[in-house]
Amino acid sequence: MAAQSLNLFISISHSTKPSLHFPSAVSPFAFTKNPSKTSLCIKASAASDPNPSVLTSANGAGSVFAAAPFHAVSDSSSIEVDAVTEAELKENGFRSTRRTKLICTIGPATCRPEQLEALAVGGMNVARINMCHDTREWHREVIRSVRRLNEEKGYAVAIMMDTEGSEIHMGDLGGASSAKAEDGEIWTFSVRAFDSALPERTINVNYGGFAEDVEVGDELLVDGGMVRFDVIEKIGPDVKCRCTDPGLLLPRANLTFWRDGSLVRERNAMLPTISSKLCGIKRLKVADEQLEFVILVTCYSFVDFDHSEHVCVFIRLASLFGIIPQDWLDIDFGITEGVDFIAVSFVKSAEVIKHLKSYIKARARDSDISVIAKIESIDSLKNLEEIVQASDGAMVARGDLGAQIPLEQVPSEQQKIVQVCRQLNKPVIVASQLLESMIEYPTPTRAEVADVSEAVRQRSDALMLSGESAMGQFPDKALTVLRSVSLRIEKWWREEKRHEAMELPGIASSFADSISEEICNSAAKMANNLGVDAIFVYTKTGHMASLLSRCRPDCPIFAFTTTTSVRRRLNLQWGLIPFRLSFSDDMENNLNKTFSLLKARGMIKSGDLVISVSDMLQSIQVMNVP
Ligand SMILES: Nc1ncnc2c1ncn2[C@@H]1O[C@H](COP(=O)(O)OP(=O)(O)OP(=O)(O)O)[C@@H](O)[C@H]1O
Ligand SMILES: CC(=O)C(=O)O
Ligand SMILES: [K+]
Ligand SMILES: [Mg+2]
Repeated sequence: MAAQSLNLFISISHSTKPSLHFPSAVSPFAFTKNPSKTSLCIKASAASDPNPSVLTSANGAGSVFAAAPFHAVSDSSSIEVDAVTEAELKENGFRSTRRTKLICTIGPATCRPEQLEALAVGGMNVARINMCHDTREWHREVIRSVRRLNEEKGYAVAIMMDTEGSEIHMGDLGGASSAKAEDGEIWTFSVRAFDSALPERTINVNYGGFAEDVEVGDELLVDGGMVRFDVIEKIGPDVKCRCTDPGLLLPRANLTFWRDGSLVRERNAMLPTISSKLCGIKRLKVADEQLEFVILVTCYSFVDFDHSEHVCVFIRLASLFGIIPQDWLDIDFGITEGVDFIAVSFVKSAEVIKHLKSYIKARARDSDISVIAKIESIDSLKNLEEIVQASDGAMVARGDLGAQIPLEQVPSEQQKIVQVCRQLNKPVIVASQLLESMIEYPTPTRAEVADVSEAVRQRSDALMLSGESAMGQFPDKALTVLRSVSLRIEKWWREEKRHEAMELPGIASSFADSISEEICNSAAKMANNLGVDAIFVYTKTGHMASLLSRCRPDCPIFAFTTTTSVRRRLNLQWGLIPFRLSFSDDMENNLNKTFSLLKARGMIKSGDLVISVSDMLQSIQVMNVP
């Protein structure tokens, strides 16, 4: 069949809501049935079609544009704190509360409600779901179970959705839990879709361009070098490889390939990172029909990515043609399900983060989803400061990072990322292989305990379990190790009076912000010098709480905020104990109310020394609880 061209008229105006128009005679879906190479031309034009059909009402991609949930502000006179913290405060007093936050990746070993509850009781502050694995239905069920537990049992576990990103990984091994590759064996890595069982020694690869991008002589690393192969032959979609470092292949393990001693990075340009499909001319494969479309997205030049509605229209358009990358669909899913954090994999530049934030704003105006940049590629290290600046937090994703830079460089990069985040006042997570041996064994190695201690000593905001909690045999024990090591190191630091001397540069962008920053810096210093029991901060947006957390004071910070979503978000930050409370601009009133509510629940007592600061009043108060 001859190449078919279709004109699509898009009108995007800065003054009005953007709308899309198709010439009425052409169905936007017609071309997808055409089993030949088809070129599709999308043209931007003023809406000159005499009879345009408006696309905005067309059905894009299922759930993609469902409304985001509304976070209600309760105005009851009660105070909400998570049940685990409350028990801990009552039992040990505030000095001993854990400052380092804990994240657990949820997988088959931990997805049932009672398993999730065991993690919540064990100190999980954030549950992470990784969109690389399982179905959206599975993830939806996990999110809902966590929310139900929060509502019914009083936990405050936040949810982080981690996107797939531009990772190349193996398929699911046809259902096998693992496969052993022996020295010298020949294995086939194939992009073919196999209907029936996988042939012997065959591995499926998720990335269509794989067979084109690798070259004979390349080295193929599974999971950053746990198993290694040499590429010896390419036959169409199949790549034959000889095993040079034997080991266990796990389902959906990550793949990287190296040429002349360096990582081959072209793949990143082709893979669906959240930005790549939005730029210029892109080629893509329609998976099962092996069709290749060349899409000329000339309307790109009309899209202003700082204008969130433009991004929204563009994504909708892309989804109509089935060119929307998986990540965007997952992101939409996350927005619809009301996750608290979206962690973006393989971030290359600050632009990616800016586009995503712009998109979230367009989709859910009142949403306060935080965007976490995962630092796991060479580009993300190069552009570290601007990426962190654009994000609401960062993750040291050591798994993939260690597959992209020499392993011995990972610790110093970790140190640097933690420091940059602290200086720019963004929460930072240290992730991957913290307790890797606990996937199989009930106790950690001494080296693992030292690694966890080092991350706590660096005062990172949060530590994350991956396989240990997702598919390990001892998820609860692994969490207990993180908890007890964190508590021990934090206590040791306080006892040794090791106030660290990190220089914290001014970060305020306005005079009002400078005042908040100075108040928080001074309050934290006073708290240390006076040996107060806690700092109280009343903050609607959470900003003052994070400024205090940044100072890493000796005492815990009780952060009172009016919405449950801000409260859950603060869960990720070092030393913060978030409470939900409705409060007024009258600080005297707020303090009295808080004291009586907390005293009634046995969380503070008369005589405790506290410092209080707030968004509303530019002052620092020091007082004993009456
Ligand atoms: N939802 C899930 N379903 C099945 N297995 C899972 C799931 N989540 C995680 N796992 C298993 O746990 C292991 C570790 O999980 P994790 O999500 O942390 O992988 P990762 O490779 O560290 O992350 P990333 O893919 O973001 O680099 C995975 O390799 C996978 O085997
Ligand atoms: C967590 C993650 O994505 C990594 O370590 O690669
Ligand atoms: K991921
Ligand atoms: Mg990763």
